[in-house]
Amino acid sequence: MLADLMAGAAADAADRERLKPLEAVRAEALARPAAIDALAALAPSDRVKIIAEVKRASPSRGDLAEIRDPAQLAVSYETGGASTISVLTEGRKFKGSLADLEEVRRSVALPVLRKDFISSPYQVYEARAAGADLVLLIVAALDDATLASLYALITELGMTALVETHSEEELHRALALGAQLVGVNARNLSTFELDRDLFGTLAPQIPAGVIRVAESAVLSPADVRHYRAAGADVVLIGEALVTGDPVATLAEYLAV
Ligand SMILES: O=P(O)(O)OC[C@@H](O)[C@@H](O)c1c[nH]c2ccccc12
Repeated sequence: MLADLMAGAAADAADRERLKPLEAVRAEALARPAAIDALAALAPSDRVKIIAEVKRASPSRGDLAEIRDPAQLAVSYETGGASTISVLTEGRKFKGSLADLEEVRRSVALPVLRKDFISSPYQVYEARAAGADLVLLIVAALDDATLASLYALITELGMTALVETHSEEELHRALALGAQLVGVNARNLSTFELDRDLFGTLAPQIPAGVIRVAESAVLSPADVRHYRAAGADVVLIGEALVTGDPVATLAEYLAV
């Protein structure tokens, strides 16, 4: 399934590249005002921080919310106290788009993450051109050479990579890259199985100074408390925020 998602995202990017070649997107990326410092926004603190996600649907959970106005949702995330906004830009299974990210960028002052299945420099330039400050890299989907070159490009463009892992081996590959922001996804993107305890198993192996992000399956304050107790500096939340009242839910989760 992860391979299908990667292939689909790459095919869609190739279609866009036919309309707008790499050089044009690169020029747009370089013309953008500097990216916001996401490492500062997500730095460990005495309170848990939240990356709040704009997410309409997913292959594992189906349709979650219509979200006619992603910018308005992002503004409520900002009002509610989120530290960063994640925007799913994958179109086939998650029903997102780069236009969603552009609208969100225009409406909030927080860092914005491009959450997608990234495998090429073109997609990284697109992210920056749309105003992204962070880009997701999924270790399971990339070989070491590709991972290293995409990581270098993201950094060179002034952005931050959120490097996502789902096993000890992947965590070590992320750390070998020098990643400063490491995510542990409770959901296996190949089988869609959930393992809420994986974060607690891997967190002790993440060195001090690296920001630890627990991703997926936060549906209650108890889940936030669970990840926080296991060492999460940040939790990344989608479903619970798009299906509930975002401001009230954030307040509840930030108070744990
Ligand atoms: O909706 P949830 O269970 O709160 O999960 C959010 C986020 O972690 C999830 O959307 C996600 C984590 N890693 C990804 C990689 C690609 C697409 C989506 C994801």
